[in-house]
Amino acid sequence: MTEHATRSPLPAALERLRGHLVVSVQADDGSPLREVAHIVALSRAALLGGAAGLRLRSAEDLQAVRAITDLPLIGLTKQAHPGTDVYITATPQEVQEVAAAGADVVAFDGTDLPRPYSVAQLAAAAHAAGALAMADISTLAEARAAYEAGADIVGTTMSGYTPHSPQQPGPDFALMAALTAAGLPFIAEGRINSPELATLALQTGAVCVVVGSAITRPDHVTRWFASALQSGTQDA
Ligand SMILES: CC(=O)N[C@H](C=O)[C@@H](O)[C@H](O)[C@H](O)COP(=O)(O)O
Repeated sequence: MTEHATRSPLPAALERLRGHLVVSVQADDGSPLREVAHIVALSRAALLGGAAGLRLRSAEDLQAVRAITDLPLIGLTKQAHPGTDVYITATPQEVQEVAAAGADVVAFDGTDLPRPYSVAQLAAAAHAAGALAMADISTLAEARAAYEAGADIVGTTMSGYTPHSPQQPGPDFALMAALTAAGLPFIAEGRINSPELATLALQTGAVCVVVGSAITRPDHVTRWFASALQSGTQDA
């Protein structure tokens, strides 16, 4: 157990999420839902359904959704930067923009990928802007390093999306178990595509569970069904 594991209780905005569902409301570039009005409508639907918080991907979206709820918002940017594969809130300026737009928690890349700014710099930028710092990691070692660097919480978000993490169709339950064993508070996130998987993720010891695609990306969900029928036809 590290000294960070004893940081308790969690900051208030994270305590409010304990045991609950956070819905990630993000539309990818090119999606017919990539307009602020659609993001607000999807957010309203998630809140009606019982989401305890939301995860949103731009200052514009955050500002619009902040106007309709006081629940905790996790904010990020998604932007390509030359010379790095890091795309989730890669710079202190982006951290600042996300916090200023109303995020209680700023999520940023917390992986070992070559990066323009360190995790420590991004966490410090979040704190300077009055927000909490969430490091999106892909391994236990990255989680430990992110806590050392000042993150308030880590998320399993990036497991499966770095070359050095396991590539698998489902959630990374092994990573979740390892984080719990190490005493590191974490948010379970990534490919949690059913209520059963969400329940299992919480049971590993997660503070809360983030679900995105299965709730807010109907194009992805449609593809899951269409592909299943297609393979069924081929198998027949
Ligand atoms: C890897 C990456 O860029 N993840 C992004 C992080 O914000 C989102 O595209 C995901 O939708 C989110 O993590 C929730 O995951 P899922 O959609 O699988 O429930």
